[in-house]
Amino acid sequence: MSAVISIINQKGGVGKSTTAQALAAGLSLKGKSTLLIDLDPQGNTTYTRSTRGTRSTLYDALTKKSDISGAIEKSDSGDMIASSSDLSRLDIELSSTGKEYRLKEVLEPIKGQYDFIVIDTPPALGIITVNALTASDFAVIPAIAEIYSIQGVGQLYSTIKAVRDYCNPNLKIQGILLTRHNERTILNRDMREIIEDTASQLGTSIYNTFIREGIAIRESQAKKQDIFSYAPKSNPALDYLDFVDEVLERSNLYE
Ligand SMILES: Nc1ncnc2c1ncn2[C@@H]1O[C@H](COP(=O)(O)OP(=O)(O)OP(=O)(O)O)[C@@H](O)[C@H]1O
Repeated sequence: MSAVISIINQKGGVGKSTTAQALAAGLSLKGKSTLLIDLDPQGNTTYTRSTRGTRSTLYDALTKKSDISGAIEKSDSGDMIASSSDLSRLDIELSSTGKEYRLKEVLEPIKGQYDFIVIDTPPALGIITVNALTASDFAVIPAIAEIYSIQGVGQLYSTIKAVRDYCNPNLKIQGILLTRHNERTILNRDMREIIEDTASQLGTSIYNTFIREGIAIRESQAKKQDIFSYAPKSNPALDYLDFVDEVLERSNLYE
């Protein structure tokens, strides 16, 4: 069985790309076969992980110009499908009926090859994110424990509801992941209540693991390495490993 997990939040800078990279790398480290897909036209995950040596692109596959297999980069630490800036044109290109299902259709023939497919999404709730959610079993929502960030999470509700109603009734919100956590900031009771209320409004809960802030994250991304290879003992690496275990438990695929 394989699971498709989208990392979503329409807010920028909350740790979507960092979480997608760490989740895919961590799952690989634990022996799972993984495919990381960068659906964000900004391409931050692609910068860090891709060698950009493919015959074709994800855009080509989504617009039916070529087969998805030509866009996969194979590696021992997990496979990758890179993003490209033309993904931002998808809204215009995909005008036909069924445009929400393109990614799901494209992934169907290769899904069985992987235990997990992890999708990094752009900071927007347009057709790209809807495609990601339509193709997914689970959504993971990274957020920062700040009031504006948490309000933004509440605003995801209508998009998720629409996807469930029209495209993918099986979509589950696996949890809210608190990222970039500053150990000196104590999460006061009011804030914790607000976050828990937001989570229950979405029918989910907060992961027990918080991801602490650490300079190693930015350094590892600049060096194009995953956090576990670059700084395995750093706080974010340790936290992301615990998060990976929680994802395995919540996906009911723990072995
Ligand atoms: N735990 C962490 N500790 C320190 N820096 C972090 C941590 N997590 C993320 N960052 C940094 O914060 C910035 C934003 O993170 P990231 O790119 O993952 O967010 P994003 O939600 O994907 O943003 P966007 O939506 O704009 O693509 C990056 O510079 C990243 O290196």
